[in-house]
Amino acid sequence: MTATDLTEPRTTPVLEVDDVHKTFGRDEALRGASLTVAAGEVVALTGPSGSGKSTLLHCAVGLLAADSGVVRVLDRDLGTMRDADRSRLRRREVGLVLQFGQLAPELTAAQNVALPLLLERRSRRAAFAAAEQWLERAGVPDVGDALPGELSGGQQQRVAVARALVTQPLLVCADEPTGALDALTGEALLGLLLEVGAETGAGLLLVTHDNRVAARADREVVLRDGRTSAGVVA
Ligand SMILES: Nc1ncnc2c1ncn2[C@@H]1O[C@H](COP(=O)(O)OP(=O)(O)OP(=O)(O)O)[C@@H](O)[C@H]1O
Repeated sequence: MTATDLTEPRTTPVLEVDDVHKTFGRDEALRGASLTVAAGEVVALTGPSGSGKSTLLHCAVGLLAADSGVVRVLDRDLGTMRDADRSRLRRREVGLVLQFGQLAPELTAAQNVALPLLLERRSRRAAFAAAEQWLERAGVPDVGDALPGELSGGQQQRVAVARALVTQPLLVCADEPTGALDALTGEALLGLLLEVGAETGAGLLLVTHDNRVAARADREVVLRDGRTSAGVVA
């Protein structure tokens, strides 16, 4: 499938990034980056190392503030929101998976997965029941009582995916989610993200170096030197 117009999603956008610029000191990481992710759509964000992919993803979820340009998540402009509202929107509606190091080390796997629901004031019972279900779905049903440091990298990443999906977010953003995993584990986790996206209608933004991952997306957006253009997904 050939993408011809970055600004034309199939249905309602869950994420809109419009002409975003971001500079670190003298380093212009983003120099006019734009993309949209529609509900139910899978978009691969690719590009050479240092082209700004992680920076764009962090701006897209409000972990970094853009210097200029607009980021809208579910039609809400992150740039005009108060910090607390932005955090709440992220907690409720955005699932974030990073390459590593994102689980709280002092909490068990089950506590990590339950945490987003507990912060939303769901009962402990409901939160831990949901955590158990998502750990099972992520292929690690028996690790609930373990601390992250007691788990393998692949198990930790499965727990992180369970935590990202437990709120059933409408936007899931993943930065090289399978990059540190062996091929089979990576494939299983990618399959889970795609399956849950299709089931819940979430939009999925996948930062990846891996052509096989990009080939599973509906659309590819390529970053070069901080600028986006449409790519081709076979
Ligand atoms: N927190 C930061 N402070 C200073 N410079 C940064 C920071 N984050 C990113 N950069 C710079 O911004 C540019 C883009 O980096 P970014 O990590 O977004 O690229 P990337 O495409 O994700 O790279 P990779 O594929 O290697 O992970 C790089 O020149 C990087 O050094």
